Amino acid sequence: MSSVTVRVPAKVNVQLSVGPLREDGYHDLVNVFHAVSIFDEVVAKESEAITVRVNGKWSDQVPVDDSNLAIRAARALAKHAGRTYGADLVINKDIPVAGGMAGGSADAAGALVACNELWGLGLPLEDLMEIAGDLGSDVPFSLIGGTAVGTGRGEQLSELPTGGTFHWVFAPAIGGLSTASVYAECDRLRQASGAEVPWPQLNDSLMEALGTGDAYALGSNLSNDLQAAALTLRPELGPTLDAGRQHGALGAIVSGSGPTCAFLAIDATHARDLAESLTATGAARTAVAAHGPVQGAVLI
Ligand SMILES: C[C@](O)(CO)[C@H](O)COP(=O)(O)OP(=O)(O)OC[C@H]1O[C@@H](n2ccc(N)nc2=O)[C@H](O)[C@@H]1O
Ligand SMILES: Nc1ncnc2c1ncn2[C@@H]1O[C@H](COP(=O)(O)OP(=O)(O)OP(=O)(O)O)[C@@H](O)[C@H]1O
Repeated sequence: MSSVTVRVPAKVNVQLSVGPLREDGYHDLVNVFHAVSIFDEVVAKESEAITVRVNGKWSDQVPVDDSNLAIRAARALAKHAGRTYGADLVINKDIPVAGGMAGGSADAAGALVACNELWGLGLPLEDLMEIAGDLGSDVPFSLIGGTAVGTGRGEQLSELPTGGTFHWVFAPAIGGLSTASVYAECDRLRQASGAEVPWPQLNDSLMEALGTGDAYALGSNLSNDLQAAALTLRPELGPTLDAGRQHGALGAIVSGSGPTCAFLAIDATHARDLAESLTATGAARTAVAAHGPVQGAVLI
């Protein structure tokens, strides 16, 4: 095979409950991931060495050196296979960078699936999931997509059946937020408040809303323990969330570590109208309608 293309979705977290800080610097989570129809594409071609290029609207913000998550993924796969392999990777980027939508994780997952195929390794998903977990807490979910509960760092996944399609609007912000800084700010706020941090629990009403496809119930049960930290670091997100609610969003939330804001709409038409209102009123610079759940990294 001389060229392989993989499409990988972005995610939003419909519940992100963050437990106490662990000794290894991570937090135990109850993390309900939901894959949405904003995609990066990873194209892998035969080559001597592992290299990466990035196209698309966010390309200038993505490193093309060894820190690129797609390169790290391809290297980890080659190491797992015990051989030296090359791949010329091209990322066509549509997922906001450092936006809380797991863009880098999507590219890592895309590179794993693409190189597994390009190099004819035939590794099962189980092996790819293990390599993915070592690359980052969100990478295993990017492989499977759909809707899933992540525990541990977020890498231990159980898939969740959903009762329908949900319609969303995403408003990326100018500039990103570092995931580690948002978790650190969350710890700082908690320490300052002095309150005990409870062990994270799955929200049963949220599970029911997902299972029945009830967008109204999902909207009123969205939660993100990182939101207060993201809003402290980026106070201008508060008015954007408020504007979405005023325009009829069923729920408005910071996506993961932010700063992208996510709005749940009633249906596809409402999502289009909401996106238009948010940009027309200047509440958001750009806003994109999308739906979920969608499948994870897939060969096309
Ligand atoms: C915010 C989320 O996107 C929600 O899905 C994820 O929890 C972050 O996942 P990710 O970007 O894949 O993060 P990683 O690359 O694994 O970790 C980056 C940094 O985030 C913090 N981190 C991440 C995951 C976790 N469960 N606890 C943490 O405290 C740690 O400081 C870590 O050094
Ligand atoms: N392929 C990649 N795409 C995007 N960013 C990458 C990539 N590889 C490395 N990075 C680096 O990772 C940082 C985080 O980018 P990413 O888009 O994954 O953030 P995020 O969506 O907030 O992540 P998450 O939601 O998983 O916490 C970027 O600032 C960038 O320097």
